[in-house]
Amino acid sequence: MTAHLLKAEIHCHIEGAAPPALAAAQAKKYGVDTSHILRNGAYVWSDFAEFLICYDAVAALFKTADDYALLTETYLTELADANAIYSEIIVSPDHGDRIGLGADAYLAGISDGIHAAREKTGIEARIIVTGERHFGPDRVIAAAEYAARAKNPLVTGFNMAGEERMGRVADYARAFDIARDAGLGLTIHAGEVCGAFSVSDALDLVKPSRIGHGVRAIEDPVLVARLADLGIVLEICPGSNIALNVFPDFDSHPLRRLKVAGVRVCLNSDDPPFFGTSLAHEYEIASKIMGFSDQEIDTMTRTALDAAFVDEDTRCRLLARFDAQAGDEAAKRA
Ligand SMILES: Nc1ncnc2[nH]cnc12
Ligand SMILES: [Zn+2]
Repeated sequence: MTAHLLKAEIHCHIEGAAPPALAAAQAKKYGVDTSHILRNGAYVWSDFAEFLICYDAVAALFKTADDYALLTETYLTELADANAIYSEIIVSPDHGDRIGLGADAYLAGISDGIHAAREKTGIEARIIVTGERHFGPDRVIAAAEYAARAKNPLVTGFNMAGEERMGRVADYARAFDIARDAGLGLTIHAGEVCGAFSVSDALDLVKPSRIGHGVRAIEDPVLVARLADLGIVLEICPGSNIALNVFPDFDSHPLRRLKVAGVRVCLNSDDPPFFGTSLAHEYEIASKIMGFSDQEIDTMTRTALDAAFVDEDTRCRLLARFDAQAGDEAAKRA
């Protein structure tokens, strides 16, 4: 049982957090036919490419700042109910532009949702702007430029998500230079659909402090040692990896091997309802299926907080809250 553990995640895509019932309500509100993406209360896709198409179609059901505020508040409130104290939300200004809402209103809606959830539950959250790789290098650079000039204090990081098989990291490196120069924290999806080379490219060309997934680094022991030496944090999303068939089952998932090799890892939900999961469920998987002790899970949560893209005052507050409760739990176990 992990319900009692405090939790944190640093890798969840906002549109990927839309519960199917909310997506269905949005579709009804706007008169959109969703029979190709939504069936029997579940999203319909069968592989990574189809997942991305389904994701973009679900994103298009959220059309106003209020829609995004509702989505964000709904997701964060559910997280807080599961004892989460911190979340980083991955958002794509392109999705705001594509529905004609515009990136500013899109970000404003998400920020309103964060404030409302914090008011109600105390959960802390930050926004990571992402470029979508399958929209091409120019759009990813535009996303970085947008993040770099955003005056929104909740925007603290930059990421690249989307179709990892499109181009090489070098094609997108300039976007990360822009984000780095603006003082944003850097993370990048790599080593999820593509192999270890993708993680090496990310380390060489982006120099991030974290990597989204990175699990296929396990194919190269020298790279695993490099990740450990550099202290790079892997944002691990076990349920997503199994749903997307990156690994056939949890027994073959490399989370434990990476951790044993000294790589810093934490638990995340990625796109929870798309993958039949939630952050609470990821913690249960780590405990019940992967056999991690409460103490090992607490270490992963602490890693998420250590690696969070927040100012140091906020990090200290989060760590104090976490350590106080984790200490109480450890005392109970002793
Ligand atoms: N798991 C994932 N990989 C790459 N891009 C994504 N966008 C949303 N979820 C993603
Ligand atoms: Zn992701």
